Amino acid sequence: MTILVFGKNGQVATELACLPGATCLGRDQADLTDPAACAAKITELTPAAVINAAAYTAVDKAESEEDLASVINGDAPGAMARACADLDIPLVHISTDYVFEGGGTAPWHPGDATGPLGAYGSTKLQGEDGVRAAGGPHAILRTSWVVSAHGANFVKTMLRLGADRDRLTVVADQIGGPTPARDIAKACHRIAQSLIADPSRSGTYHFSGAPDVSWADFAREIFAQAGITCDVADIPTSDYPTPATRPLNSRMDCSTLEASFGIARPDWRKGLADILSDLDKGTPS
Ligand SMILES: NC(=O)C1=CN([C@@H]2O[C@H](COP(=O)(O)OP(=O)(O)OC[C@H]3O[C@@H](n4cnc5c(N)ncnc54)[C@H](OP(=O)(O)O)[C@@H]3O)[C@@H](O)[C@H]2O)C=CC1
Ligand SMILES: Cc1cn([C@H]2C[C@H](O)[C@@H](COP(=O)(O)OP(=O)(O)O[C@H]3O[C@@H](C)C(=O)[C@@H](O)[C@H]3O)O2)c(=O)[nH]c1=O
Repeated sequence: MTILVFGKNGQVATELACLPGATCLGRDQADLTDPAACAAKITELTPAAVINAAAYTAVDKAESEEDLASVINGDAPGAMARACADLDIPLVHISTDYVFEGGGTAPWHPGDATGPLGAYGSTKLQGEDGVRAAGGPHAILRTSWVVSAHGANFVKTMLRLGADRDRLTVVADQIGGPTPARDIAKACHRIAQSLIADPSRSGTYHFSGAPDVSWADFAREIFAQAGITCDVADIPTSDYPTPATRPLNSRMDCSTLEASFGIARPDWRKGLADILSDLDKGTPS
């Protein structure tokens, strides 16, 4: 049984490649700037399910490249979803906490009103809408703060900066759940198999690591586990200006995912230990 994956070298795609039945397409085989070509790949290969792990993820750069981000994050998932619907096969599409405006302190439920603060979140929401509109079997899996031994992420940034400095300032008023890419890949794989058997569980779900934490406390745990001596000073978001505004509250209510698919929130501290171990062993960056 083939599960076709869009994405090959990204954090989640690299982990999906290790799972049974996965065939991963890099951008040389399927470029999301050409949504019709991505749809044609699905029609040509007729897999049992599709997982879309490819996206434009440069949050700040998206502010000045919104048209490009909109094609990759918005148009391409819609085209994939229509091709999947025509074949009546499930599409698992990964989305983000950045579709929410981030007010309050309550965890976001999948049914809550969205309100992205920037171009990345807006284009990801556009992709969600396209997937739902296609009307086929699907799961939209919103996750947050993805980390792995591969690619670019907050863990790798902290390890690089912490090796050179004895003090870092890190925002302490943005709260969310760091999520290991390996756990996301396993969740997507399981959801795809479940939807092949029972498409009635289609819908939008949340999946993030536990416990919720601030970026500053996350940085402290990274340094503690890595044995790096680097002091982390709490700062408010206003002291770390960036082109894109990020949500303050990225807490996600993941209960419907557990109820529908039996997938619980993973403990990101264990995932972090695995990532540091992989990096120690020389896993490629
Ligand atoms: N990173 C994060 O913190 C979060 C990510 N997400 C979502 O999770 C999913 C996976 O993210 P993650 O693994 O971190 O992504 P990465 O940034 O690690 O990788 C992005 C992937 O998208 C592919 N890609 C980008 N542009 C194109 C294109 N034009 N055509 C084909 N492929 C393209 C890349 O291919 P290539 O290898 O060739 O560059 C790569 O495989 C995405 O949907 C993202 O929005 C959700 C929440 C948080
Ligand atoms: C490097 C650094 C960052 N920060 C802050 C900036 C920001 O608020 C926070 C995280 O920074 P990053 O740029 O790594 O994170 P960012 O790229 O915003 O991460 C997001 O990526 C997209 C793709 C998602 O979908 C989100 O879930 C989320 O993971 O840390 C500091 O406060 N001090 C620092 O030294």
